[in-house]
Amino acid sequence: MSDFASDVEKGTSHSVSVSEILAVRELDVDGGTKDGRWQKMPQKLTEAYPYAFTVSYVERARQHRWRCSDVTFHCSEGALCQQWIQTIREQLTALTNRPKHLLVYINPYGGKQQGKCIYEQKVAPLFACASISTDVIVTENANHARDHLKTEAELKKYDGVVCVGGDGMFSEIVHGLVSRTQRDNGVDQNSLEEKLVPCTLRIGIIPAGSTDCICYATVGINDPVTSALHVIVGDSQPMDVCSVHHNNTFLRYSVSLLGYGFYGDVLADSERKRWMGPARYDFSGFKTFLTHHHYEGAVSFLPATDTLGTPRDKTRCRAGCFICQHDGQLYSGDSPEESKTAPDVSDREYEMGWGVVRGKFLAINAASMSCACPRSPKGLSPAAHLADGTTDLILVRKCSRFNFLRHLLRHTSKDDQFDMTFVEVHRVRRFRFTPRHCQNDSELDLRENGKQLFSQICRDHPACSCSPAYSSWNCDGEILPHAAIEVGVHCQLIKLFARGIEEQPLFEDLANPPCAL
Ligand SMILES: Nc1ncnc2c1ncn2[C@@H]1O[C@H](COP(=O)(O)OP(=O)(O)OP(=O)(O)O)[C@@H](O)[C@H]1O
Repeated sequence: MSDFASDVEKGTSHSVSVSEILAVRELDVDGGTKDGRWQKMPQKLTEAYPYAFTVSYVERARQHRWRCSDVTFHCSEGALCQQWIQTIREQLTALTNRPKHLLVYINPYGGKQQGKCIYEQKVAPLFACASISTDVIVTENANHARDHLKTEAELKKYDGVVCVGGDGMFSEIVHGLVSRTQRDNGVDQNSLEEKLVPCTLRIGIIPAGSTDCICYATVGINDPVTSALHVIVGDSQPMDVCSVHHNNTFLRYSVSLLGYGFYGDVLADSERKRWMGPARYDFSGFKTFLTHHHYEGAVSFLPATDTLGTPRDKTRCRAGCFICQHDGQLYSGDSPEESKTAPDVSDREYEMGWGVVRGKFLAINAASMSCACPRSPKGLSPAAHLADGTTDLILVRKCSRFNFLRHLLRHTSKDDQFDMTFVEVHRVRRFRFTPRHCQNDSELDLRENGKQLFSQICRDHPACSCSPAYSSWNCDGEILPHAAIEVGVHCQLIKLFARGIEEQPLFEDLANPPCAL
């Protein structure tokens, strides 16, 4: 390197893996790059080293944030400079996991309605710098992206699909892509017995929504630049998807939370109060807590007896998670019938390997990932995995308001929220719920007759101790039209342009490390 000088201090060094280099650009002697960007260079330096090139690379900042940094190398010989540029370009071309052509959907109305602006100002320039070409569709209505993916999109042209929006937009992309993949492969989504075909295209999420839970769970932060850089370097994070069925009919896919009782009631109530804006979640949460309704029914579940982890583990699912890698490779082909050994839980009924719990519940939650977010840093199930083919089924039985409050508060403290007599948690591959008053398919009819009015009055009165017969299922923020459902987990059905949450280095202060090749 004696013929080179980098524009960083002498005597310090920093190495960058080729996999985290975004691009290399040649610099004109007068300081302009061939792509039109300008850089100021000291005159003395340009005289001694008239040739130069700039390398753009990923730099880690605080709290899982990634930034694009540039370092310029100056050279005394033109041929040598060209050789470096050529070699780096060859190395980048050899990285076959990087996307070259992407299909981008922008929801202009998600979150603070900044989707278009975020994409144009923060993401598009990075994609251009990394020579990624894009076809961009700004959605015109809800389900535009889902329906386009399901039918019209020429998927063969692309290396991935990117959505600019929130969790609802991501859900649209998942539904469109998974449904299209099953249709193209002749798989019937209605049958829980069918093994779904994994999607080949990876999905990128540029966060521009209100909550961005999926970004928090897969990247560790909701930052558009960080997410764009994960797309550019071609990261790949497999993710499980649950399919939700009612009476052998497919209803929806879920990747994060399925919640009946408390979380279903909060969502149903908050939907009626959209006019309140984001404050409606706090309002409805408080109101639902006060109403303290419980729901009777039976939960049957197929325990995941062949996985390494449990919901009470202290370890967390992080980048390169051993458990996700292990399960993905060894067990993804298992049919539920292959894991029929009952776990060591003595007070459960077991029928054909299925556990059955009957009773009155304040909440029935299935967390397919930790569901951690700034409001609940540990999440509903802190040790849940992104891609181990299971979901954590959390049953909160009827208890006093005080005890339920203790349980809810533990989501924000270090204490174990499952260590309470009225809470049980099971890692499962499949489960079903049958409400007590609905052994057949009549719960919707019940909702539509006079009882609906009665139950609505009860719902709206915190003082009423009479619980309505039914709650609603909150499926990743959408209300399901049925209470009786059956759910199966499909191991690693989709892949994201992400790598899971990286462990933070001990010395987090990585601000502006000097860089040299
Ligand atoms: N052009 C559009 N007009 C109206 N609604 C749209 C449009 N495009 C997408 N949607 C719908 O808007 C809903 C919400 O969008 P999105 O998830 O992007 O933002 P959000 O709800 O604010 O964020 P989060 O889901 O993270 O809370 C989605 O369910 C999606 O189906």
